[in-house]
Amino acid sequence: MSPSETSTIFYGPVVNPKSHSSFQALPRCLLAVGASGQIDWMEEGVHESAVLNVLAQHGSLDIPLVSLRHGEFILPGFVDTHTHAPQVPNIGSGQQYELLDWLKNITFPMEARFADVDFARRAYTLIVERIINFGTTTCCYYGTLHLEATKILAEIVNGYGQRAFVGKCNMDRNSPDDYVEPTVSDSINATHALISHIRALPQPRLVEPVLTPRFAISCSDPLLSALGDIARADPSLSIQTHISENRNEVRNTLELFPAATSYADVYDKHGLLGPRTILAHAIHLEEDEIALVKERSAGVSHCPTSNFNLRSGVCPVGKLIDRGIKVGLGTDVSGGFSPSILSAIQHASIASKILSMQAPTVSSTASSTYADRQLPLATLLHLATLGGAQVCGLEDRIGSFAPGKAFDALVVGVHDDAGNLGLWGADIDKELRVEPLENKEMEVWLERFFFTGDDRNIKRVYVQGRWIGGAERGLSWYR
Ligand SMILES: Nc1nc2[nH]cnc2c(=O)[nH]1
Ligand SMILES: [Zn+2]
Repeated sequence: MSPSETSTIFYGPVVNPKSHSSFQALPRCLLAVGASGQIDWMEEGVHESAVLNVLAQHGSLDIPLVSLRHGEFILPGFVDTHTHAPQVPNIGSGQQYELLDWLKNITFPMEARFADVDFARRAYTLIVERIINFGTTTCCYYGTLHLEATKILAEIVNGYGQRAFVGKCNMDRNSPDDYVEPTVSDSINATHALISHIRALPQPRLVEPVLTPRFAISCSDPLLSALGDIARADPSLSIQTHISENRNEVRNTLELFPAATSYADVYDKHGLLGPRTILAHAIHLEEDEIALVKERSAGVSHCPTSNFNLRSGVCPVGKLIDRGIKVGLGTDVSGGFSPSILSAIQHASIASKILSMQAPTVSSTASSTYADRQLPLATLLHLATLGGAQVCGLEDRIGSFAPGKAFDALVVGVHDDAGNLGLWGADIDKELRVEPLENKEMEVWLERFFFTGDDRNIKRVYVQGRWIGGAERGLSWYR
């Protein structure tokens, strides 16, 4: 199959998220993708002997058919609701620090290098390709504070065909002299320029701008107000920021904004807390803040790899889900040391196990559905896909499979020949395997993929029906 094909039918096992508590495992599914990249139709439970009949019924006998091998399945693409593209070159460095020292010693010096647009172009070309090959079909990217470098980031993302939000950091205080915006109007003018640039990128365009006040500490009161004005004037614009990640950060924030009743109130007072707001971390929120986030329909990006790595804390994500808050996963590179949502899934599971071990007694948590409990497989899947789509306001278009939704998907392979011998997948199961393939076997594969899989097992990555990456396609086609 060539990468440019736009109309294809897939036959094989499909995993389809439904809710925090359930997903469909469809072992014999026909899934048809139309020329525009939307799903035309799906038929479940189609035995091999009936495939041609079903294709004929749909008038689709002449459309290319991709039949998955045993040990392969289709999964919605991962949604990374929070990452920093310019921090990828720093992955693995500075793990001795907590947030504020890590920003000062590790992060700001690297981000400052993106003033050099040649460096930015070289770095972002490699970085975006890597992120796609890790299975991220939709990504919420922080750039740096630089307008030109962030334009380049958006152009590269658009060139690869990834779905994304790209934002330029707003930061006019409490930052190094060589990495700070000199005035509020500089920051706001550059923000407007980036929004216009992204909206004028060539079609097909799946990249959107996003307002990106870095965090309250790095933004003056007038800067937050001006960003709130932009958000009010254009309610379709998304907003991304950090909240309540580290206890010293929270203390510092409340000192800088004495009129605010809480960290969440800082953003709310400036018109930056709404249904399009993506709040990264949200570890130490007070009860009234959780209620406010819910009331405003803002979403949370749970970034467990980063939360462990920077010793920020363990986000009570089950409690947030119980309160009806939209939650997705974020890699938060390079606070998080991996650009793979698989790592975020693994650490989200471990975070929930830690909370469940610390919960005082079973009876005290009996009234909760997810708080203080280990997150089940269905919840982990939901967080990585449909939950992330909800956080981005894209749940009608992506995150699961249904006619009319976009085909943003991964073809996953759990055979040894993927090269990942740590994944005990289809081959070891051969002797144990019962025919025909059953839902239970798919659940086993999914769980093993989540906990031992890596980019070698992500064979193809599709966005809006276009095959844009994955191990089977090799590197560097865009470059
Ligand atoms: N994890 C993380 N937290 C932040 N808070 C403000 N900036 C950052 C950042 O780059 N990473
Ligand atoms: Zn972050």
